[in-house]
Amino acid sequence: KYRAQLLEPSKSSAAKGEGFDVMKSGDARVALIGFPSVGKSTFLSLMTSTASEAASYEFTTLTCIPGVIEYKGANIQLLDLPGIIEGAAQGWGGCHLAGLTLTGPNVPCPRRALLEKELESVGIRLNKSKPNIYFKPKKGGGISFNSTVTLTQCSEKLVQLILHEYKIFNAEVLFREDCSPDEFIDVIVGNRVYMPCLYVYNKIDQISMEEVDRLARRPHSVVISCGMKLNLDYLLEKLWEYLALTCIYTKKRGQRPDFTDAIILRKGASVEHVCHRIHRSLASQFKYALVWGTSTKYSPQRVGLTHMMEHEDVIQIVKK
Ligand SMILES: Nc1nc2c(ncn2[C@@H]2O[C@H](COP(=O)(O)OP(=O)(O)OP(=O)(O)O)[C@@H](O)[C@H]2O)c(=O)[nH]1
Ligand SMILES: [K+]
Ligand SMILES: [Mg+2]
Repeated sequence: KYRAQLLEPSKSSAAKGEGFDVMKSGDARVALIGFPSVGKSTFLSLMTSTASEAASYEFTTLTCIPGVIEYKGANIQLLDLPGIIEGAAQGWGGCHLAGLTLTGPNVPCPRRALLEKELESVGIRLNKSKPNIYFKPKKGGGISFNSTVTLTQCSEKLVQLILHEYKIFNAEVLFREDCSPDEFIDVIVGNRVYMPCLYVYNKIDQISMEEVDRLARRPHSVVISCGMKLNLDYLLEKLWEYLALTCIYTKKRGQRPDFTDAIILRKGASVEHVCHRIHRSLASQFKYALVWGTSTKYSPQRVGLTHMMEHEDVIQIVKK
């Protein structure tokens, strides 16, 4: 709690999603976070048409440099950031993926933990989903506590103590998952940012095969070498997977689908999302849609607004 209070000014800007001082562009945004000289700028220059100065001395990059990766018809904005130092993580909202870069030769594990700790302290949760706790502050009636699972880390007493710390005396709380006290606090505070993260170990040309193998097996990890252009294709594939993007193609009646201009949406998008992307008022004029692709049993299939789209589906919208 005290740490949160100390970090209050920087935390609120992070939570509001103002983000870095660059124009948001493209379909998704990836921030490159890492210690100085791990190769973030080298990576940006290699993958995008933007050149970001790289050098062997630390803190070469002093501002946020954006670049764009074109992949599978999507524009992915990549942000090259100054090397992180303790207490420097800020302005994180609005990003869809954290690409943490770590480098080979020196023991990487404590460095990974240090970066995670840094981001944790400003309210960013990596590769975690929002705790499954129902929480609703009330005007009166005290605290009602329930759980649908056996709790091993929290009890009714502890939950009450925590709520009182936050000056909440009336609320409804339902644990649907065996959460920790910290996770419960995240729910009360409510402004946490949940973000997928890929740990990228660069400069594998400088370490032994055994070490490369060990790093590659760690969860959420990809090993690369910008210097020798190793494993970059695989990194792009993983990036795509972690961003969970979906390409949808549109088709006009009696014409072939337009495969040159995909609509890029987050995974789990419905026909209604597609409509909104095409035109603000399209959903209200919607009659039905024909969909070809893996989301339907047969192609084409007549579907409604709530139908869930899948990657590379083709859609034809019929208006009233
Ligand atoms: N051996 C090797 N060197 C690399 C690799 N990638 C980058 N480097 C070198 O590492 C040094 C630092 O690279 P930068 O791209 O400046 O690193 P950065 O993370 O942007 O550093 P800051 O902006 O200072 O935080 C440069 O001398 C690069 O040439 C790699 O895969 N292998
Ligand atoms: K550098
Ligand atoms: Mg740099």
